[in-house]
Amino acid sequence: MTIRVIVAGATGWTGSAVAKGVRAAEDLTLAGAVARSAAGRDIGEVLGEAAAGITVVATVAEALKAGADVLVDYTAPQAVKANTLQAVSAGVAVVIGTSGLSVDDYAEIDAAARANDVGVFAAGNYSITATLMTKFALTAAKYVADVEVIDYASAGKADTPSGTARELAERLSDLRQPATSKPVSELAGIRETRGGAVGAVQVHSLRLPGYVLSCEAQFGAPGERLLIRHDAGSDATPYVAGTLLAVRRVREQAGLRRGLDLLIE
Ligand SMILES: NC(=O)C1=CN([C@@H]2O[C@H](COP(=O)(O)OP(=O)(O)OC[C@H]3O[C@@H](n4cnc5c(N)ncnc54)[C@H](OP(=O)(O)O)[C@@H]3O)[C@@H](O)[C@H]2O)C=CC1
Ligand SMILES: O=C(O)C1=N[C@H](C(=O)O)C[C@H](O)C1
Repeated sequence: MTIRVIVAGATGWTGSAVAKGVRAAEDLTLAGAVARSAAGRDIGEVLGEAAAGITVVATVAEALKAGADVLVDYTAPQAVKANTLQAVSAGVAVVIGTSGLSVDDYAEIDAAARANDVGVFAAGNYSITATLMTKFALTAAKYVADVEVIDYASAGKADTPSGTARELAERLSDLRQPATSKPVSELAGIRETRGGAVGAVQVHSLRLPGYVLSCEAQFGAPGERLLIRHDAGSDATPYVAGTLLAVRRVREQAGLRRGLDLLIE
């Protein structure tokens, strides 16, 4: 029996690559596709492939009516939480790709997922090399106290910091030894130039044409620095394998799990 998957954001940069990946996988079936502007069209035709017999719908609520095992969300920061809670309350597991959710949002999603005995998986970045950046940075944080995160993205990115940088900073913050830099509250001048605090880690977000998404953990120790950086290219292919791995594993456990490294140990 195949896993029935709804892709929300199926016409987007990432969601279209994921929808194609679902269609190509023998153990997965594309059971629904959500996007507002392509509503009413066959998703296969929208993707430039053979007809799928699946009509794109404008809302997750509508897509859920046909039944599914897993919802994958690559929509927008303002839509992802409601989509997730709708699927969870319908007993459908969720793989969250969309960025922009806060620690409080994730706590609410976790509580709903546990209450409904449903699995939810989220990763700030589903690419293997970005996940390695996080793993290497978490290792470095055991040895070096001072670290800050630099987040580079395109001028039009809807959220700040990126999901990649936010998850990295939260994870670093959990391990963090006290920094030696002066507390931001004690500084003279324009304090915002020191970035925003995600937990105990300062994050600095640049938004410039020319970037897709890059993320950097900069560690400093007396007399030396260590830079651990990931650069995303202009192709969404790197996110597909990790997303499909999460689709295959999300129903193993009720509640929320975060970070692709959990699945590639
Ligand atoms: N975790 C990870 O590894 C990655 C995360 N991302 C994140 O995924 C999200 C999507 O990125 P990207 O693919 O570039 O976005 P795009 O803008 O290319 O695609 C968004 C898709 O979602 C649809 N959509 C947007 N808003 C809604 C809504 N309210 N209801 C239903 N459908 C909606 C769009 O169609 P329409 O507008 O017609 O509705 C489109 O199909 C971002 O938050 C990004 O940061 C991206 C790549 C990797
Ligand atoms: O908005 C994007 O484009 C991306 N967003 C993700 C994020 O917020 O971290 C990651 C991906 O590399 C591209």
